[in-house]
Amino acid sequence: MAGTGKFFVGGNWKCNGTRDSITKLVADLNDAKLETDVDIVVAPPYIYIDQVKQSLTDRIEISAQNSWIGKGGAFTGEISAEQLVDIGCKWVILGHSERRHVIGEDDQFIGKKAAYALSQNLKVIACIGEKLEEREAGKTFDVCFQQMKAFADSISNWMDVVIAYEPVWAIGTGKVATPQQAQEVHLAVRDWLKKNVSAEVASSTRIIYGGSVNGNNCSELAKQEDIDGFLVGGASLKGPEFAIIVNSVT
Ligand SMILES: O=C(COP(=O)(O)O)NO
Repeated sequence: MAGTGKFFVGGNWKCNGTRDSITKLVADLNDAKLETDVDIVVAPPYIYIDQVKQSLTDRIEISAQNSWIGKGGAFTGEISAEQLVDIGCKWVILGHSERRHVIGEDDQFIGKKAAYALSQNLKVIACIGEKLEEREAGKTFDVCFQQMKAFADSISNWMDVVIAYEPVWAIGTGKVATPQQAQEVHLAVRDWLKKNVSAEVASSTRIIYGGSVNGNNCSELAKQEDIDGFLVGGASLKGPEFAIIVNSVT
């Protein structure tokens, strides 16, 4: 299992923040009382990673929100895994639905990104999740398992991987999955890991939920057997609320 905690909570800041707002957010995070058995990660925009690294408590590790598919070089606009390691990133989010459905990254491209990131000693938050129309068509498991296969085809070291189930229809919408909806998919993904990778990987890999998590709904979600934490978007931009979410999982 990556890290030491039984639980994992990430804050995905997405394309948000300024130097001043991030200074305030970091100060709030440094002041927060954070439970011990939770691995905590925040993912600033690339250009603020160094500022956050220089000022944030060591209690919280830093993630990138994406990384290039291979070694750096003539790839205008890209950031390589080795560059992220060089500036102190420990994690990278890959396969986020905004990269899949806005930018157009496909399963195989994302799987190769995961393999390269892990080869450079970055740990990976591997995102999966279905669109509303896929859920309504009864294809939730098909979609998630296809995305899992693309990761599994590229990952040999599951110790450094956290799976994030983020139903696209819950991201940024305020329409959080019910605890039962989330638990159903988390259990199915854990069973998939048991069948397709190993029982040990299935039991040790943390499967976290993302999609409109906030300080009010986190506790009910966290009670579910196979929800091992959260990947938080909007609510992670508010330090005190992010701390409530972190502390809800223990
Ligand atoms: O995309 C998300 C979730 O975003 P929200 O919490 O804003 O729904 N996490 O990576």
